[in-house]
Amino acid sequence: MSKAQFIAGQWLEGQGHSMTSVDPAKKQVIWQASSATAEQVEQAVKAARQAFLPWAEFSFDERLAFVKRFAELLGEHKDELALVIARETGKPLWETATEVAAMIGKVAISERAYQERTGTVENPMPQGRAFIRHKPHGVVAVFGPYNFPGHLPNGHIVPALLAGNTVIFKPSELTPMVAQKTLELWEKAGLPAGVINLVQGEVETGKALASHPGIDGLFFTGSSRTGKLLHEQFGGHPGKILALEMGGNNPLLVKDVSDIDATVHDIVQSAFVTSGQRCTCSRRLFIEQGPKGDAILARLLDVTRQIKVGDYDAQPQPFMGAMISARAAAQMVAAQQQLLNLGATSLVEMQHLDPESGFVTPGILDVTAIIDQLPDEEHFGPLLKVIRYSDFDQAIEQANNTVFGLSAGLLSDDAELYQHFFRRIRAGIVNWNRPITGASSAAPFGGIGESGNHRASAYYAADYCAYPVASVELEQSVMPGTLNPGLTF
Ligand SMILES: NC(=O)c1ccc[n+]([C@@H]2O[C@H](COP(=O)([O-])OP(=O)(O)OC[C@H]3O[C@@H](n4cnc5c(N)ncnc54)[C@H](O)[C@@H]3O)[C@@H](O)[C@H]2O)c1
Ligand SMILES: O=CCC[C@H](NC(=O)CCC(=O)O)C(=O)O
Repeated sequence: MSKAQFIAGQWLEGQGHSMTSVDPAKKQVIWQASSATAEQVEQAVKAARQAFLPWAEFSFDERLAFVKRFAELLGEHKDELALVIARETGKPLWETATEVAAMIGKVAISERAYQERTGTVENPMPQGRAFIRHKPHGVVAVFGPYNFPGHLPNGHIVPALLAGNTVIFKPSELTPMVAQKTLELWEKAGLPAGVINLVQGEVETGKALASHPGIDGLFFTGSSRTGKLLHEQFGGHPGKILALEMGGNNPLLVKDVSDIDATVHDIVQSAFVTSGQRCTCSRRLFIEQGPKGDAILARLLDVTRQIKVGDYDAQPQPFMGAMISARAAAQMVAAQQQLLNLGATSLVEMQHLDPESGFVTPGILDVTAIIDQLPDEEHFGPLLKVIRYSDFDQAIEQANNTVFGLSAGLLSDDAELYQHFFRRIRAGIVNWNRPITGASSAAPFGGIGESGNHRASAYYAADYCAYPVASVELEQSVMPGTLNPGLTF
């Protein structure tokens, strides 16, 4: 049993029920501990509250020094952490190494974003000086998803700490070991007790934290279903900041391309990287009817059938590892069956390679015939739905026919067509001749509709980690040269 809760600088055993984490590739239990109870969440909120003022009163440079030390430690432990992420998620090591690199890169980017977006600005005035400054909210909760258990929570935690907030981190119950390893590095970096706290558990732990009156904000990355619940819960609390980064039903359109292999590469990278478990993954692919479209589709099917799926530590490395769990894999196969029952045509069948593991092969369905009945759902796995179109504007309309709006892309050699597409498509990330996954941490990251709540993350995370304070200041009061009418001194 692991002491998996980190509260007020101490590692504690959870007082709740037992939790396990299973390696979805090797089918072994790799971590066991007990969850945090509502009382332990309460202790974490108290610890974060106590730590808040001293932490906020450190200078920015003092806080930055702790965060830079954390980045150094990530560098020193990068292989170890990449392996922990791989074991817990099933993602291949080549990919988890990039996740750790993104965690390290986040520190310098967040430092720049803090200065640029929420630093101090001074404006001259006839009498005195006007300042725009930013202050931390206080105690913030960070909720993380399982697909990037290191990088995505880190994208909230680093800017939150730099801005002077204290943090209570509730990771996904599917990736507790990654959270524990990450917190061990924060502890090693010497953060004062209570500045960062970890509460591990399932939905009850999440609910206890999200509904706790002592938090000033919640930064969430996860499914739209959970995000909407949190949004309802935060209704009536206008003073609490809620940042929601949620799912998508992301379209990718193809028209007039000359390099078929390059196009197919961008499609595969958009649809199947991380076994389709990225919020930005393309779920719907629009290909023109006719011989040009046929040639692209044929090559896509050919390449997809050859995609290597395998163990995270296999040599040579596979493109796709296991999905997060056998359950998630079975759900994807069930989703494929549901679409087939509606009348979709299977082009490449997704197969669950072993019902006890998370391994599935990538699948492609032609859903053109059922476009009007297509469920507007995020199928969070390697299942791509192809729609053949004859009119480009109609294809854009169909692409926009979703409650989500995270990422979208056009693969085309026609620059004017891209301008046309850009003006009409509705999404927070719009790419041209690049995969729609792999968003940069140096850009804002977020979606519209049910993909987010207009509090973009990554480079703009600084914005939701602090609130602006406008001040007009003068060393002492002075009498104005002219008085307003009706005043006598
Ligand atoms: N837009 C983005 O930046 C982004 C990035 C990664 C993943 N995602 C999305 O995340 C999803 C996959 O991640 P997931 O399955 O871990 O998400 P999830 O919504 O199931 O869980 C996210 C977090 O919320 C907690 N939680 C779940 N139910 C809760 C409740 N009722 N109250 C309080 N907390 C609760 C979980 O324990 C976890 O920590 C996909 O939909 C994906 O698109 C979005
Ligand atoms: O699964 C969702 C995130 C996918 C990932 N996005 C980012 O890494 C955004 C950048 C950041 O948060 O720093 C992607 O687009 O692949």
